[in-house]
Amino acid sequence: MIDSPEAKFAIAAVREAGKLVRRVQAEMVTDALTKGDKSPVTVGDFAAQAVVARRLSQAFPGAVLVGEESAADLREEAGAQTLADVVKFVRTVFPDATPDDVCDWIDLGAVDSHDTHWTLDPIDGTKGFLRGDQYAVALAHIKGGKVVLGALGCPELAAGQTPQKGGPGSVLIAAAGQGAYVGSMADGVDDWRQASVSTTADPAQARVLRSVEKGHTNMGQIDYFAEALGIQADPVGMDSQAKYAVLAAGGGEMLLRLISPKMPDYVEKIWDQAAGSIVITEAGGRVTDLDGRPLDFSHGRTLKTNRGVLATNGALHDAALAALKSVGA
Ligand SMILES: Nc1ncnc2c1ncn2[C@@H]1O[C@H](COP(=O)(O)O)[C@@H](OP(=O)(O)O)[C@H]1O
Ligand SMILES: [Mg+2]
Ligand SMILES: [Mg+2]
Ligand SMILES: [Mg+2]
Repeated sequence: MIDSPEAKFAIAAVREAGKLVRRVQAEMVTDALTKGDKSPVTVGDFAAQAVVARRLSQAFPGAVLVGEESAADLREEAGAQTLADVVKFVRTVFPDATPDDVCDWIDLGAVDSHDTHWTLDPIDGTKGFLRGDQYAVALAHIKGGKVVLGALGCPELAAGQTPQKGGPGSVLIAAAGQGAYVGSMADGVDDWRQASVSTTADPAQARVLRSVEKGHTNMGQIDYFAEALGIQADPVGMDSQAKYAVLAAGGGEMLLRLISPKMPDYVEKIWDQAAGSIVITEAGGRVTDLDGRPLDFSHGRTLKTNRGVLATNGALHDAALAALKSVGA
């Protein structure tokens, strides 16, 4: 098992944030704001970013955090009620937190950084979270533009691969050169086992994982892709980096993020890929963009030199890249 101070921190952080957002979901899941890019953000996203950012600043003073959310909308008059709700949930962890503290902690992550920093997706799959489906808390450490550590907290996943409502949830942790492990999200439970990708080498047997949201991928092209490889099973729709956990734990062979025709210029964000990608590579899989290039985390908040994402168990990667080419993806 990986036992560096950074890994211990990341495991504790995604467990704590996972539990916090579960409480938000139980009490008030419908409270969502719409961001400038029309995507939703909930009290849970803000509260989880505040708590993880605060914990990071205490554990590693001076560490830089690149987080998905910012407190700009909460500082406006129109965000006052949402801020009050966020503060209520943050106080379940930090009882003395003031509204200004909470905004300041969230904004610890509202920065750009290129070389060495942590990156947080406080709720990845916010749309899944709102629907009561899969979501994940994703935290990664990037050094010199390379992901060196990643943790995924998946509250609705059992053993890193089976959707399960109301169970303990799963944590995946991976560090460069040290493998990937899956364990329980419950505090103090030490049931870690090594995560390994599936060994399936026959493309026809591949289980394909994709987004639920049409706006996040290209459903039609995924169907053509599956046809080109003679894949028998229908693709599995799953929100968030829970998909990356499932692939790492051997519950699928291919994961596709194709370019949505609705948003042809969309550029992937680092917090959507950093933790998930190291979990997969350390479990023996392979992650590239749709052109076979490695994901390049050295350009700040986005993967601006990459196009989409392909992750596989490794054995099927070249076949998948060829099939992507053949369907024009
Ligand atoms: N047009 C688009 N193409 C690809 N990904 C997109 C997208 N618009 C939003 N996303 C990202 O897709 C993530 C969810 O992925 P998935 O569809 O696999 O669940 C979102 O993360 P958040 O939910 O953290 O905002 C968001 O960052
Ligand atoms: Mg979002
Ligand atoms: Mg995300
Ligand atoms: Mg998010």
